[in-house]
Amino acid sequence: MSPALLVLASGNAGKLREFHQLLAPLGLEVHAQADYGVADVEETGLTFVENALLKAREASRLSGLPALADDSGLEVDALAGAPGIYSARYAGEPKSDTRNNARLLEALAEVPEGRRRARYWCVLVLLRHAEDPVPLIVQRSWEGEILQAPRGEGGFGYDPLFWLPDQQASAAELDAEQKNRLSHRGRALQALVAAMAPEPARS
Ligand SMILES: O=c1nc[nH]c2c1ncn2[C@H]1C[C@H](O)[C@@H](COP(=O)(O)OP(=O)(O)OP(=O)(O)O)O1
Ligand SMILES: [Mg+2]
Repeated sequence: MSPALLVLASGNAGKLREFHQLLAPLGLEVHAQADYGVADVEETGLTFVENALLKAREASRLSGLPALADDSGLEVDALAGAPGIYSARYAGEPKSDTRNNARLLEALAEVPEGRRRARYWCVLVLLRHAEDPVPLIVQRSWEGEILQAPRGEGGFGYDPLFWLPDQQASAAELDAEQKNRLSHRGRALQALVAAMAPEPARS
């Protein structure tokens, strides 16, 4: 199954930018949910999977198109996995990357280097239609460490605080192509697209 036109069930400008960069070369036409008047749904699930399903189902229902949703977040070991599924709302509503980053630094103020391990998770859900009983689901993570102060201007969300030891850079210091190649979202999308390819006929 390889739909030509997809709705992206997200209101996050950073995610939408990355999805466009990743999907444009594949000949998939993608439109943001805002183009169909879809507002953010309440993310009432207790898992990334549940929240991604809620988002995809609502966008598909209102647009009448197949929908791709991304629920993602940051899991910090020293914080017992927080902020996790609450990453976007970590510092309360309305959502603010600046306040979320400040709260994260505060929560880790007493945690020394070497104990600041963290990972991003990205769960992607593709629904062929709003009542699709067989959602395509892929999840990937990206390991890093939380810096003591922000670095870099690229990316979005927690990227200025997300240090990649292998790259000797924060996620916000990577260029878009590098981030998309390495990130939880970029690799999850690659896997999703591979899973969307039609199955070869069996003899
Ligand atoms: O590559 C990333 N670089 C930096 N930060 C990231 C990334 N990936 C997820 N994150 C953070 C942003 C937000 O704090 C949370 C996602 O929350 P999440 O509910 O999935 O997204 P959202 O509310 O911003 O937009 P929407 O639900 O409409 O897709 O994790
Ligand atoms: Mg959200």
